[in-house]
Amino acid sequence: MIQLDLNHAHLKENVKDYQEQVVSIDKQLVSKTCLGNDFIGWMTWANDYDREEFARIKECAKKIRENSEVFVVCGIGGSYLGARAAIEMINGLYADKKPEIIYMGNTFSSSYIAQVMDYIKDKEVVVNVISKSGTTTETALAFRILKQFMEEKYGDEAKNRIIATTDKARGTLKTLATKEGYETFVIPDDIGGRFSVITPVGLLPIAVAGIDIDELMKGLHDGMGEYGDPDLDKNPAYRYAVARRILQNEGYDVELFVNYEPQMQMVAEWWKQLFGESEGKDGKGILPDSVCFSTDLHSLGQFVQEGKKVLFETNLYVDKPMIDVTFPNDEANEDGMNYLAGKSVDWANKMAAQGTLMAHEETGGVPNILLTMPDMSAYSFGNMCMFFFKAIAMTTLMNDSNPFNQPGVEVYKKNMFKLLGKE
Ligand SMILES: O=P(O)(O)OC[C@H]1O[C@](O)(CO)[C@@H](O)[C@@H]1O
Repeated sequence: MIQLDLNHAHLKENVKDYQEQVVSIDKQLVSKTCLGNDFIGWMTWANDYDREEFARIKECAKKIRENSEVFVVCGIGGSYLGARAAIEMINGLYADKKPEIIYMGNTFSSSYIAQVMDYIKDKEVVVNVISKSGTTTETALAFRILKQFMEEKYGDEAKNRIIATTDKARGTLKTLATKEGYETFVIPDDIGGRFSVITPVGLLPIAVAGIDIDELMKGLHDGMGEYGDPDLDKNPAYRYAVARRILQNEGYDVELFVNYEPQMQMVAEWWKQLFGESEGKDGKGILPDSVCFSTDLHSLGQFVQEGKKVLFETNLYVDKPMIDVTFPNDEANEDGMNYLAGKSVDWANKMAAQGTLMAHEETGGVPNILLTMPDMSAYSFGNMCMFFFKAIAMTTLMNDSNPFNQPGVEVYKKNMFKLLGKE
């Protein structure tokens, strides 16, 4: 369970004053009468998911682990961020695991695409193309290149090495997958892209990375209870939602998501899409940004400490590191570092976090929200998903906005299609 500490947030209003509004919005969520109510399948997904499909995901992942060196995840936004966040958080950045997971379909960069294609050309490859709409251009462009490569490399066998995760009935990708005979997994109608890491969208790549998806679903399931109570005293996700609302009332328009683990950086990217696409509409919302400390204390730290007071920080601390290291002694001590000899490096990381909190809160006057997760396990990932899902749904509905659509994303697409000459 994620622990929440608001003692460093210096809220000028009382969280409990929002209890009535929270109860009323929670009722709308539970009874599926809120804005965007056709996209709240994630609320009960941990109970409702298709057990047969789940077993097929595990089987498919096992096969892929046996017959590939590289697994290419071809998708963008919610169709890759969650999987990448989970894989990097749980396995670490330099996991010696096969197959290697590579991401495509998330850019128009020709340099990137060409480099990936060159890197995979002599390796055994399996491709998972993921798109809920089945029409996203970045993904479709990359997939055509991948498809031709796979057909040239494997001939008829290519179709057994391409897996499509898409809508059950609609979209170009669904039509193509059916025609080609690809194995297909379904993205449920009532779960939007940025909530879809808990569906086959995330689960297949995560399972291919050797991660226990039963554990992930267990964390998600437990989160339904732990973040399910409308009583603010009993629900840290809703308290976090209200604290964000209060801070925005005070004029803080930027939320800086802080973590101290480089393997959590993609969690921050995933969180940015989840919060930004959900809340940033109707001329409202908090701009979600992120930093990885202490690394970024040496870049953005200066701004946080002394720059314009536009932001608050939300720290996601990890209680137990994946691996700890004991700092070595050195007789000569020429670098003067012996004061740390025999100490845990994770302890040093936590001291850096404590010192930073004091600096930013006390001297810098920056409100800080503290979240702590127990570890970087699959269970904790699933649990964290439910925490942030519930929080952003609540906080956006408190703004009278629909948390589950993203109409603003279409504007660039229209312009781009015109420029590209699409009919
Ligand atoms: O899965 P799709 O339909 O390809 O969409 C990918 C991403 O693009 C968006 O629709 C924005 O264009 C996101 O909401 C979504 O996660």
